[in-house]
Amino acid sequence: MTAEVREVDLVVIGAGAVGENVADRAVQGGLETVIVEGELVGGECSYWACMPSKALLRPVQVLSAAQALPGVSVGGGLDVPAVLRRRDAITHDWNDQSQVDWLDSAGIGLVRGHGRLSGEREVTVTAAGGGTVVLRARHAVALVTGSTPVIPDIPGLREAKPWTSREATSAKSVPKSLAILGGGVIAVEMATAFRALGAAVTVIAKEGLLGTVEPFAAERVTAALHAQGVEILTHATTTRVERTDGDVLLETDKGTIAAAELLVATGRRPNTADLGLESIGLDPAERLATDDTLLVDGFDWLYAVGDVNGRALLTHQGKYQARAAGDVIAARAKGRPVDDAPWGAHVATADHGAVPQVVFTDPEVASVGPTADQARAQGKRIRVVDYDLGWVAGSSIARDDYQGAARMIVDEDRGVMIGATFVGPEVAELVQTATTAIVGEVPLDRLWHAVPAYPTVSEIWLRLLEGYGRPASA
Ligand SMILES: Cc1cc2nc3c(=O)[nH]c(=O)nc-3n(C[C@H](O)[C@H](O)[C@H](O)COP(=O)(O)OP(=O)(O)OC[C@H]3O[C@@H](n4cnc5c(N)ncnc54)[C@H](O)[C@@H]3O)c2cc1C
Ligand SMILES: NC(=O)c1ccc[n+]([C@@H]2O[C@H](COP(=O)([O-])OP(=O)(O)OC[C@H]3O[C@@H](n4cnc5c(N)ncnc54)[C@H](O)[C@@H]3O)[C@@H](O)[C@H]2O)c1
Repeated sequence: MTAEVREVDLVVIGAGAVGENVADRAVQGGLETVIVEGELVGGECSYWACMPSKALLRPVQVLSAAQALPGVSVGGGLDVPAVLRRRDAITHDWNDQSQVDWLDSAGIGLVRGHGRLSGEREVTVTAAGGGTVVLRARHAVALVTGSTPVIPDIPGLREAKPWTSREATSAKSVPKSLAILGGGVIAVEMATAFRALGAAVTVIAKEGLLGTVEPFAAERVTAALHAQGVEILTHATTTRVERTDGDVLLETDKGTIAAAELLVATGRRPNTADLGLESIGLDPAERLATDDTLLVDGFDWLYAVGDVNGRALLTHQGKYQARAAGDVIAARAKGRPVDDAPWGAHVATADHGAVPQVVFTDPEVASVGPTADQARAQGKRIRVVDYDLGWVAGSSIARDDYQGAARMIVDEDRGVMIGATFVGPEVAELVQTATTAIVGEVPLDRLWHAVPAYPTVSEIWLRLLEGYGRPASA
């Protein structure tokens, strides 16, 4: 049987949030675009990552805030079945029809199946039923295939059929006990959620927890998890795993842990396997390095956007790259000017120093830019300003037991902020102000004129500036 052959301007492989945005911008730029998806349109974030995990965590934070306010009656705490039902509603019961409808309304063609490069500007899609479609791109192919969990090479681990983030975020019930291998963002978020939902949780981490954020923030999250009843083994080596009739057993150098389920959250790697990269001379084991327009090094038609390029494994940052990539693909195809100078419309400059991230634990960690140690390692002459978030008037109104901390990092040579970290209850919304100031390179002298409303937690900005010093008295 001969395969159907279609020619379009742009082929996007992967219809996660990032692929959808690449396709949308390209269509708006005038390109005929087809997107290829092997599973659900909407990708990891919608069904097994950001959205369901935050749906599990939000009730935990609301309950914690209510419990901290005398006069607010919280009754019986969390209603677990109702929390799981709301999570199911947020994932549309793992049905992608609404996203398929959106693709249709945006003028993006959809081909369902597994896409593989089969030559220059050519993608062959194999449908679940076995039929194939060959898609030839007049201009470009964008690889937007996301990432996949890393399962460490520990004897017995794979055979024990552990949960990955997919099973954790889509769990239909809460296990009596949950062991979590890993100490990163997924480990601490899922420990927070499952502990509050009633599981006995043990975290087994190779190093400390949250190694990529400021140590003072990681320490507060670790202490809070302890206080919430989570067992934490840090600097632990797991040597063997076994699933018995009832439990999963983990042998570690700190003792044996038994739990009803085991979640592996030890990092993710780009989805480059089985993508046909060999057909164009690329090694699937190597990182897909790109320039700031997301063009893969050595090609003028191949782009890699989102998790697959390893620049920043975050939905918002991938979508930011997607807007640049979709627009630049269209500009290059149509012969329009390309704006690829730093901070231009067609580049993802912010990936290098202004990536915001929120860890939705209780307390939350919200950060952007380098940590103090990272900034020093980059050779920057910095000044660090710290302040106790609990001393701000807005935080004493927010809750009685408010505890938190904030740090601003100033580049002394330029007189601008380059990094900020907040740890405390519901600090997520504070980070956008910092991101705006960093990207806008707003001089600290001018920031004094951005007056935070009283009594909000945002008054932390005034306190950080006071800690740095008034321009006149400098
Ligand atoms: C538990 C968890 C929680 C997270 N929480 C957050 C959060 O709160 N905030 C945040 O910003 N980020 C969060 N992330 C990260 C976020 O989910 C990713 O950064 C984001 O999903 C990346 O989007 P993407 O489109 O690049 O990849 P994906 O969402 O993985 O989409 C890739 C798509 O490509 C498809 N695909 C892959 N290969 C092929 C192929 N060969 N042919 C056809 N289709 C293919 C896949 O089926 C998938 O639909 C979280 C991640 C996890 C695991
Ligand atoms: N709120 C958010 O923004 C959010 C939430 C979840 C996930 N994510 C994204 O998903 C990505 C993946 O998350 P993740 O938590 O899997 O990875 P991660 O890279 O954040 O953390 C991996 C952790 O696993 C530990 N580890 C590695 N091997 C181990 C082993 N054998 N035993 C015990 N611990 C081991 C590491 O020391 C590290 O602490 C993150 O990079 C993040 O960007 C973001």
